[in-house]
Amino acid sequence: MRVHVADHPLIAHKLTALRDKDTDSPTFRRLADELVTLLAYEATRDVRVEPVDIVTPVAPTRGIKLASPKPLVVPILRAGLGMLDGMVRLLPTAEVGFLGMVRNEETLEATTYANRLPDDLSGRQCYVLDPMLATGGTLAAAIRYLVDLGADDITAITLLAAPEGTARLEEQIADLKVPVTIVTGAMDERLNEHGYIVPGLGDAGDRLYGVV
Ligand SMILES: O=P(O)(O)OC[C@H]1O[C@H](OP(=O)(O)OP(=O)(O)O)[C@H](O)[C@@H]1O
Ligand SMILES: O=c1cc[nH]c(=O)[nH]1
Ligand SMILES: [Mg+2]
Repeated sequence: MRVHVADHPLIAHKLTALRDKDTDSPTFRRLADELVTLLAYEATRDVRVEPVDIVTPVAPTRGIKLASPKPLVVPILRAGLGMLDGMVRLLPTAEVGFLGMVRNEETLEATTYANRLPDDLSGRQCYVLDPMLATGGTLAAAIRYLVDLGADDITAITLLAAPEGTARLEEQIADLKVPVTIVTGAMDERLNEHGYIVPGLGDAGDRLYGVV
């Protein structure tokens, strides 16, 4: 598993505003949207392309276009939905599948409550969106699920990650034969006793959509 921590002052600047407990929901949504576009630029560095011949007003030339099959973007509900628009702005031809997952706040175990994905992901490059990699349980289950459907290249984009969760995720998917990359806006200090990222930003889903 490859882990890429974005190192860019604009990302750090926007993350600082996102973390602030006084940042309201509309501003939080806008920042999450802007951040994912910046992170997606890095995350799509290895997106598959194929050559295409075109003619400019001056001369014929060979360029590139996104290869088929199109990449699949998979936001993990709820909080991953806050990253979807920013991602598809950069990859407008991508298809989108959905996974609904929730972490039990006592046991910290993730369960899946919704799934709207193609039946066969053979040969597909997948981009998973989830703002928080905390214990890593949610992403481990999501990645395993996509690989079981045939995905052969997975990149997860997170806004924040915790070192313990990243290590645990790596252990939990060590047997998978497909390349997995994590692109994150920051690697925070640690998890607290409730499984929250420290300093973190609190509950991403609640901050995007309100407390349920
Ligand atoms: O790495 P983990 O320890 O598994 O935790 C991370 C998960 O927790 C949050 O989701 P949550 O369960 O709060 O659902 P929500 O997005 O609906 O709020 C977050 O959006 C991740 O999906
Ligand atoms: O810090 C955390 C950990 C899990 N889920 C969140 O939304 N925030
Ligand atoms: Mg939540």
